[in-house]
Amino acid sequence: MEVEIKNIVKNFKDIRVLNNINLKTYSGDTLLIVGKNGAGKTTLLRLLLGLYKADSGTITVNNVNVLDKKYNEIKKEIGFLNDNIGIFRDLTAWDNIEFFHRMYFPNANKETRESDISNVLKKVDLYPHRNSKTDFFSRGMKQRLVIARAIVNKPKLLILDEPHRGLDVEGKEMIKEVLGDFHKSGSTIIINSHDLNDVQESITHLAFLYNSEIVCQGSYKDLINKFNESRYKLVVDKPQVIKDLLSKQAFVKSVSSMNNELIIELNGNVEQLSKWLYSQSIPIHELVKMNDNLTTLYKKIIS
Ligand SMILES: Nc1ncnc2c1ncn2[C@@H]1O[C@H](COP(=O)(O)OP(=O)(O)OP(=O)(O)O)[C@@H](O)[C@H]1O
Repeated sequence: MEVEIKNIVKNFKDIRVLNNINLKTYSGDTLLIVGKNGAGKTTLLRLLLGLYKADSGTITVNNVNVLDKKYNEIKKEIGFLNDNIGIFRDLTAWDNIEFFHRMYFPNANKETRESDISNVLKKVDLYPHRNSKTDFFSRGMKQRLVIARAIVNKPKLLILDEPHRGLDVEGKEMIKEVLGDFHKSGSTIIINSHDLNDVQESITHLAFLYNSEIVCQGSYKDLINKFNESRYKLVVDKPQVIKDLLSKQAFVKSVSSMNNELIIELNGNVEQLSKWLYSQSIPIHELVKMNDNLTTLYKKIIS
């Protein structure tokens, strides 16, 4: 599905939470919205779901305005996770998911319905607890249930607000699988998550929210390439001595030491570094380029 956010402004009373937001995502994109606490990520997702009304600007999904009546039709193909909204506490896990399956697929036959519900509960690893009332579910189990609810309609647009919240290691792996499955099937995915390490393998695009605005957006690959400075790890004997010498070289921007390794940021290119090491007869045990990950990219952009 294609999502287009145009010039969105959202105020809560006198406070501007979102200012002139523009974003576009296409089928097959997995977009991570990232930013500090209070940056406006959840607000943006709620606007997308039509739960809030923007002060100005428009949001369309497949060219349908989210405030339009027609959006209710589109919503059938959207899966969303927004806090623990949508759990019936006095129903079992199975009955919770069945409720939503019946809502989305009223004409499904018994066999299809049961197989869909089983599959989704197995996916989130709640099948063994299918007959338990959700009232006594732990936080992580409730989170697994809302994930099951979000995917039970096999959505073409999946909107996940902090999907990793409360999940254990296996739960985070499960999220990775879910994101992989929906990405493969060509769905559009929009996520808000602070768990950058857990999500970085799954995303294709990024939007950084800061001070109510999107300060940077684009494909993950392009942004990594754009912001990746020339950083190298160097392992040598007497690292402290070499560090002092290196810090005086014009082709070196900065040198820091970590255990016995030197982390060097270059102004120039790596050939200058190797030539210098050779000219000083310094034996190199290791010299490798360090790649940015999502966390280092986040720090560069947001900090
Ligand atoms: N219904 C509301 N009424 C008034 N202010 C609100 C409302 N919802 C959100 N806000 C305010 O809008 C700002 C953005 O909140 P939002 O929940 O969108 O941030 P967030 O980026 O999702 O934060 P976090 O990472 O902490 O979850 C905050 O200052 C918050 O207090």
